[in-house]
Amino acid sequence: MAGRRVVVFPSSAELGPVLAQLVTSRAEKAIASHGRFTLGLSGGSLVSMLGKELPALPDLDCSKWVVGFCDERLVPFDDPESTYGLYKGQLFSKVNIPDSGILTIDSSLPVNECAEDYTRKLKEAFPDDKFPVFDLLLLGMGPDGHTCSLFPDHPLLEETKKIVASISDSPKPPPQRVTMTFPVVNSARCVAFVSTGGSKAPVLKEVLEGREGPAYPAARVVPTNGELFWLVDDPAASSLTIQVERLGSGAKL
Ligand SMILES: O=C1O[C@H](COP(=O)(O)O)[C@@H](O)[C@H](O)[C@H]1O
Repeated sequence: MAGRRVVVFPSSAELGPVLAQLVTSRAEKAIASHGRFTLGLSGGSLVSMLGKELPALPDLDCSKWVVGFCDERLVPFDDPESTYGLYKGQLFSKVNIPDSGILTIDSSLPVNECAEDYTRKLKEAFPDDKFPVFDLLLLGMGPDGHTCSLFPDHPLLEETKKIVASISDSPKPPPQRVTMTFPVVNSARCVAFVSTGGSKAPVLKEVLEGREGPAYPAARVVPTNGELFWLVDDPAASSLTIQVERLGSGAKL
């Protein structure tokens, strides 16, 4: 597929530093062009990777960063399932993103109101955009092919109007979540999936090489005008037959 880069690393130890370089290079570019860097974070395994790699960078300046969440679980921030709570402990406490630049859900609200409240926060942060245009979205993919909290065969896959949607029947716990919709994901200037581990190999092959039947949610991420990266490790890539780029930890994207 034109414009898509599938990049394979020997392990997540080599992938992590290149992900950090991608974040800082897109941050520099965004700040030079429009004065701030808007970053959307996913949860799951990304949290510990970013929490390790970003604070380790010398002279990292996040004072012009605005950070949102691609999806979030509707649990209190001190619950171990809270994506914000995990990032707070592992990343936000170690770098200088202003508190006002971190767009969180209000986890005290019922799930529909929580989605409306988060929609309002995103609209305020992106007043000029019909759908927020993030400089970079970092996505994960579950072994079932979901991304954000967009799960296979769920009606939310067809959402075309909302910026943020609520979900009360997530097949992966916790059941109540809010999620960015595909129109937002596909409006981003750059989207990078990070997918590691052998449990992802069968679905990664179908997402990247096609399958019979409906496309997995992750395969529906095709930015309209933006870049698309798949950063994967060898175990996740073990079933691929397409051409991939093979890089090590010093690479630049
Ligand atoms: O539940 C979720 O899972 C996905 C995938 O997580 P991973 O640990 O398999 O990488 C994640 O991207 C999403 O934000 C999260 O809510």
